[in-house]
Amino acid sequence: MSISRVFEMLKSDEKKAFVAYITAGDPDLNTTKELCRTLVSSGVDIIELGVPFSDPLADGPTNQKASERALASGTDLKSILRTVKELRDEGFDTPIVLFSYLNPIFAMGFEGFAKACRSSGVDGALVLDLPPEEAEDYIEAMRSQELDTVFLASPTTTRERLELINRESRGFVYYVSRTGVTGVQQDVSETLDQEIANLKDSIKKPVVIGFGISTPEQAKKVGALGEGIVIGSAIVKMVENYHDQANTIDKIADFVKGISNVLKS
Ligand SMILES: O=P(O)(O)OC[C@@H](O)[C@@H](O)c1c[nH]c2ccccc12
Repeated sequence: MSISRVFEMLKSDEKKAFVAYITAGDPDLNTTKELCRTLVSSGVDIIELGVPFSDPLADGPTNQKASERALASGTDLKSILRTVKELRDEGFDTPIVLFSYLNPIFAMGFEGFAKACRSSGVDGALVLDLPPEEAEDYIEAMRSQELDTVFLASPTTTRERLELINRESRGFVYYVSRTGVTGVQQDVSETLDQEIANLKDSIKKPVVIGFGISTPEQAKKVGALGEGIVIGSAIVKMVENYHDQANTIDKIADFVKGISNVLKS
């Protein structure tokens, strides 16, 4: 199913999207497949699959450690694309967006990357350190394979940039609700309502909001403001225990169901 179809369906049911982030290959790619199935059967609508990178500047400690574990198991962009293909071959239909720093994609070449995404069943990508101003060649390659290009907006994004982000984004726009790095936080920003109201003057595509969400209460509050929410670190933190705890998968399933309930009620 396409990303835009997911948002259409949720909109007509007055429900919000649950986007979940995990790092591909953490702790190995077989587990990534198992996690993808668990996330979806527990209520996740879109999967963000992180491409591990040695120098993940925008990521907090939890996601950084996940990247290290994934790299230690030999994960790279090619093996991630193969894994997505395997999921597709078994009938896994949920949209998958690759989250990557520019380096591994640039190394493959934009055209090669876009073609490989298309043939493996990836729906789109967010290149974390490629702002839309510098993304012309990337965007062209992605468009030619009918892949979605997701871009980030943040509290400090100017109006002019928001217009560009709105124009060049496909699928959705990702609003990071605070500056800094990824990671769980205590409270939702008090100014978030107003920020999203301003954002919506420029952004006419679905907006998903992430950074710091880890409880159903936060998910409900933030979910009400946009078209969906993203949870990363809170899930990745549970994946940390994968090898040491027999019931990690069940714990993740319970957590995800608890969040999904408030977005779908
Ligand atoms: O971890 P959090 O605070 O729940 O936020 C989601 C985040 O992890 C995920 O979307 C993400 C992973 N790496 C990123 C880098 C930049 C922006 C976002 C991300």
